[in-house]
Amino acid sequence: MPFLTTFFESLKITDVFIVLSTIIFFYIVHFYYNYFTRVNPLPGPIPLPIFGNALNKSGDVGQWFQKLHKKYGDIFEITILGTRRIFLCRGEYIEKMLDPSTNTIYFQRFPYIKDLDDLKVFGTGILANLNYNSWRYNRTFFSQAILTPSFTNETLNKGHQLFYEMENYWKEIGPDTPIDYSAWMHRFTNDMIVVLTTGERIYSLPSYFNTISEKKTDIPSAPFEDSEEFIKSIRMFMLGNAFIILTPAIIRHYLPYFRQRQDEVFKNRDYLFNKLDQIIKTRRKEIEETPLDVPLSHDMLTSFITANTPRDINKTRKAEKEFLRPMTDEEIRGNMRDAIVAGTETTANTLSFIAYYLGHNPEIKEKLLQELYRVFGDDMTRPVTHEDLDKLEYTEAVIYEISRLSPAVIMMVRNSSGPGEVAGYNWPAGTTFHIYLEAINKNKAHWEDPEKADPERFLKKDEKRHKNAFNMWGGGMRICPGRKLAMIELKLLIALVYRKYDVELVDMNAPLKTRSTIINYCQELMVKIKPRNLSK
Ligand code: HEM
Repeated sequence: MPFLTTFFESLKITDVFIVLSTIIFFYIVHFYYNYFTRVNPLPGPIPLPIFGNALNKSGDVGQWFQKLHKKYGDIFEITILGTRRIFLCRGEYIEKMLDPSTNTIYFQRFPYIKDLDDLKVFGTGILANLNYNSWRYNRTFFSQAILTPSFTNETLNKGHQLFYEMENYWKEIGPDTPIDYSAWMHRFTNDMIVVLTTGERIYSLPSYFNTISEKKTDIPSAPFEDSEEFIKSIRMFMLGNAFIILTPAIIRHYLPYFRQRQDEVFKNRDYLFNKLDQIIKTRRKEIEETPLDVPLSHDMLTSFITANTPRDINKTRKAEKEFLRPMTDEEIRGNMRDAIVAGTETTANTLSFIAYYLGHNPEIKEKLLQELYRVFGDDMTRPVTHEDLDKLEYTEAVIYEISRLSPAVIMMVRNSSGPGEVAGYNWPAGTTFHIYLEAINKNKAHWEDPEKADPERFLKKDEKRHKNAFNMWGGGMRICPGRKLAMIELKLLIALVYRKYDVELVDMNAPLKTRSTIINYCQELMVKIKPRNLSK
């Protein structure tokens, strides 16, 4: 193309500058024309082209959202990654999104993002699966695996075993040495969810003990490095997803620092997937080699591998034809990944927040201890049964109340697949809504004295409040499938710890140290764990 070559050669640097400036000028005019003529304009900070409101954020995302809610009210908007996001902060606004009907237009969590598809987040597993049929298939087997009595019994068994192990480490450290309760809760829930999901033990508890104590456990060191890598990769997978959702593609692809971070996210995906694939392969072989008259274990992985095969460990069978096929390794990997990702931080942070609030609310702690005494008497060591857990009504109310004040999941996202009315406005298909749980949970329209910790709210039978004033587990088709498991884990650990120990906060004046994305992470909670004399 000699003509084009001559044309470009004849261009001066000032010409290039003028052309670029004109393009940028028109882009900005176009951007703000769209912004100021958008449907249903809502209050919110004015976005910048490309960055949207990302640069408005100062400090922690969760604190930024709280400030926005305070400033703009119960419905406001921001723009991130070119996507307009509508924040809903009242129970009335979210009713349609939590409707369990299969005709809902609020099935999807996120709009399609190519890089998340490449990360195999969409189309596999449950959490971010955009494909309804694939999600339904996976969710059916996920729920089947997690809800059987043998699985819930296994949850109690493993919970006890891991608690006794953790308790021994605490004894080694001693009652007068401060420990980071939040780090221990993360290790506990990590070991717990991995063993329940895969049937394999990772050693994050002993590995953590070895890093903070001069004494060492006598388990050989090899699995520790492996465990640490595995834990890091799960966390990185979650943070990597958030990075991709929140950073514009043009920046991720072309700015070297961001490009490198994106490459690391993909490298981590390969590590995590290889690791899970190896675990699946090994278990398939073990199952093949197990004689027919020897029972198989009741972890999720065995349930997934045997589903719809002659060795199916689940008695229930779905009648629908499309469910009557075994799961592929890729499907199993997606489900295991989601169980581990969704089941670790949520439970660990809830346990940490409970310890913080109990430390600051002695009258609530006293009532909780009285309930434990009613159920266990002076016996601080007997195993906790399902019947005991059913009796722990006040403990359950404490879990709800503290999750209301400090939820582990601060918001849920829905992307509409059709036009619909929300909060009195008609919205086009493809609108992204953020159900801002943290704001709803403390909205004065729903709660009297919302900042006050008062578990009795969840015990009063005649308490009249909006049905969506509190949603610990979300709702509708996407409601948390791990809620029963989580509740067993939470109540069990509270009972095991508090019936025997005092969890003393080291610094009563220290604020709760958190950092938020969609999840609210407890970053540190320094406590001393002291044996308690239980005589009431
Ligand atoms: C305290 C602990 C937990 C809390 C507070 C929690 C909360 C939630 C919330 C709010 C959602 C979103 C629901 C929605 O969008 O409507 C969710 C989804 C989910 N949770 Fe949990 N969860 C917890 C523990 C667990 C555990 C232990 C597991 C698994 C073993 C789990 C697995 C999942 C999965 C797979 C989803 C996605 C469901 C779907 O998209 O269909 N969660 N959880």
